[in-house]
Amino acid sequence: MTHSKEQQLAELKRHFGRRVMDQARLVINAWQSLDDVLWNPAWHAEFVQHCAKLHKLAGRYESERVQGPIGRLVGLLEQTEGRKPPSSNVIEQISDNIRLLADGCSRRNDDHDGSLTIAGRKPVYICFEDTAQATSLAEQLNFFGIPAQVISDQKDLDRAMHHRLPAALIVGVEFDGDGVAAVKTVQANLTKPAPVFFQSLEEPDIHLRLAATRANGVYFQEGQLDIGLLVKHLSNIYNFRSEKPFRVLVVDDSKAQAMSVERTLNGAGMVTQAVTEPMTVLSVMQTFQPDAVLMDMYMPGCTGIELAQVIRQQQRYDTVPIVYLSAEQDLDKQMDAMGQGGDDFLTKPAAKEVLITTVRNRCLRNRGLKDQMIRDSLTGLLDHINTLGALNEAIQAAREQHQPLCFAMIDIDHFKDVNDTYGHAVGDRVIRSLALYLRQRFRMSDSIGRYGGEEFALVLPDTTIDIAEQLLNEVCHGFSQIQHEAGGEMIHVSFSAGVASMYSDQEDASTLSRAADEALYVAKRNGRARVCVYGRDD
Ligand SMILES: Nc1nc2c(ncn2[C@@H]2O[C@H](COP(=O)(O)OP(=O)(O)OP(=O)(O)O)[C@@H](O)[C@H]2O)c(=O)[nH]1
Repeated sequence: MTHSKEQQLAELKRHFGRRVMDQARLVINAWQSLDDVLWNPAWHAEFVQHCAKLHKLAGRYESERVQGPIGRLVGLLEQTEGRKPPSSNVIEQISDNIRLLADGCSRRNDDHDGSLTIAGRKPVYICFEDTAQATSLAEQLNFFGIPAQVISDQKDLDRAMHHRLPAALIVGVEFDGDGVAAVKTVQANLTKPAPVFFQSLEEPDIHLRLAATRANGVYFQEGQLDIGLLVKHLSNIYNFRSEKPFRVLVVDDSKAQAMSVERTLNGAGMVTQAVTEPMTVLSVMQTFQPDAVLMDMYMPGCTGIELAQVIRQQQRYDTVPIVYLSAEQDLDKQMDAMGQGGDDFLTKPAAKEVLITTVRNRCLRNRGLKDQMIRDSLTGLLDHINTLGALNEAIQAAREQHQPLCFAMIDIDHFKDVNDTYGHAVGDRVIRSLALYLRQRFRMSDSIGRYGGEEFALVLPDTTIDIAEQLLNEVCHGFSQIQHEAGGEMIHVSFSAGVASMYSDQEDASTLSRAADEALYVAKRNGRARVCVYGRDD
């Protein structure tokens, strides 16, 4: 009797947990949509409503992981109105709390079934003639935190599309007689068709490829599906708006002009800072760290071109784009400005959409360039030096905020055998899969690095050693379940991990990484495919 009551309670908890997650997804999606819809009364009313509902649900059923950020969001929204966007400070705080919310929701569900529910993720629909193959693929995708639903036939697909639009479709060309035709039919009514990944066991001819392209096929896989590659493409689709809002410096001696530009950019969720006194631009750049600079051409004391050149003299601002925003109509002068440190030229008054799109594209490119400089090219993870940099920063923050911190090292088991038996290309794919897997399973606030060849490192802020061990055990188990395609064969690969926590203020990056390394050595010695904790396991 007691047992069934407990079961009922657990079921109830799961049910409400899911409701909270669904509502959190709506909140996150609404915030992300600001990019396109721009701050307006209808959007604002909807966003406020979604937040209020989540606040109520979280208060009733959920943990502080959701309650904290949603409580703060509701408080922040009280300071806002639909007619005009809030200040940069408020935008930054809203976006910080949205990130915390996504973190809180992506960490774990209570089902312990190996799957990970991530708020804000639309499902992927899998349409294969062979449902066993589809089910297996869905399980694999779940391991990567990608919700997948198996579709049985055209009718089922119609129903599913009607119920909820997917992030993508994965379709075998044999599905329900003709997979390409089935998809084309359902896509026909959509204003924004879903991207489709087609698969065919036989080599598709040009007619089939063309038909697939017309059905919004973005990828065509011949033969066995390569899960690693598929997840890589899917994670691009899932990639949320860059984690932090773009930061734009507006240099204009006219306060009114600067304010008007700021308001437009704030409306698209960007954080801005105005400089009306050109001589202060360098010191403001240092504290504000912009992703892009919007520069007026003519100001008292110096011209925008001169200022752009001064900025360009400093190597650390090499990648920061400078966009001129000026009433200058003379094409020669515009070209001249572009040739001297500028990246783009917009004439005042610039249409809102043009201004936002230009600035956003420039910011995106800048972040992309910066990313390339600190990331490993095979996996897109932080490289060795920048992982240590992230660890140092996290140690500092943990000390200041009196929070726990863990550092883990992961090493793929018997990796030499994988290379020797199946070749380096397969080895590389396994490395990429693990990188993707780690990215999907850990929070945005965790830093993940490729420490060396087949060695990875994790910096886990605000995480106790018990939680870190539990997470790593789950990830260790989950990864060993993934099937990797290796020359027509499906293989399983495991990893070992060592984890250490910061236990005193004396600790630095080198002692912590040495401790994690020692624990990793113990894990290898004790039989591999396991997680060991420094100072406890030996
Ligand atoms: N394919 C591929 N292989 C790599 C890369 N970096 C390192 N390796 C290989 O990884 C293998 C690591 O082998 P070992 O250090 O002997 O360890 P292991 O075989 O994984 O065995 P244990 O760690 O003891 O379980 C070496 O053969 C390296 O050449 C890479 O980027 N791509």
